[in-house]
Amino acid sequence: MMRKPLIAGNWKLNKTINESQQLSRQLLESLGTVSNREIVIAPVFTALNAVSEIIKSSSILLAAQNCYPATTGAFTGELSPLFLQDAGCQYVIIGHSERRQLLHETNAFINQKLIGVIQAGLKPILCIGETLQQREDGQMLEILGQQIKEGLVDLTTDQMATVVIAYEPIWAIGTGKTASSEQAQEAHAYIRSLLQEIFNSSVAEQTRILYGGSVKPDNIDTLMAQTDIDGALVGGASLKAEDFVRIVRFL
Ligand SMILES: O=C[C@H](O)COP(=O)(O)O
Repeated sequence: MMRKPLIAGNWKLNKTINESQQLSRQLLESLGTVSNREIVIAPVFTALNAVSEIIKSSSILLAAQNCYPATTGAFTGELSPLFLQDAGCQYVIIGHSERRQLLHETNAFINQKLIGVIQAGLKPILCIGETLQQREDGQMLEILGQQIKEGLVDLTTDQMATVVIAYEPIWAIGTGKTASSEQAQEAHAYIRSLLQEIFNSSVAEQTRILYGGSVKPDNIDTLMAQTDIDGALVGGASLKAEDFVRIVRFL
């Protein structure tokens, strides 16, 4: 089965509502009818609805950068998948390393979010990745294994059909240091082998695994040429229409 390439732009804490609308209009103009790749953009919460209005009849999909694993209730300051869906989202990024590090999110908490997202009919993009220290200490595979196993606990094979995984080595995020295509391919192949072990070969075969970490117009082609790389989660380069468009149009 062919995995449709997915290119996602994580705008992180950037762009006001006006700026988000402007960037969305530029992307709509260049990418609004692209159908051979899935395109996802993740603005800040406050801009979600305004961006949704712009891209809603196009092939560009909307993601939130986080959520809380509840539906409604006394959860001051949080947003649940239900509200993200109400704002126009189809995807939710879960467990980004910035949240794991700055907000101490655990694999167990991330797993609850993942289940909440799926139950609300949205699709999760689960981020995993090792630090430089962990890589240098030879712990990379162990860390990835833990993040995958604990992050995907209790998911059925049917639910796995909605899950996208993003491998983002922390040392490559925002640093300009991309993992080499070989390093990325090695991690992606390992993640796929874990999916086979935990679920089955069709889950392993169908699940899209994105690479993230300093993806730019000049390295996307080589990354996408790797067997187990099915797309990219792009930070910095997704803030400039020209760069993101080129990344989506990888060769
Ligand atoms: O979610 C995106 C990643 O954190 C990558 O960010 P970056 O492309 O700025 O390195």
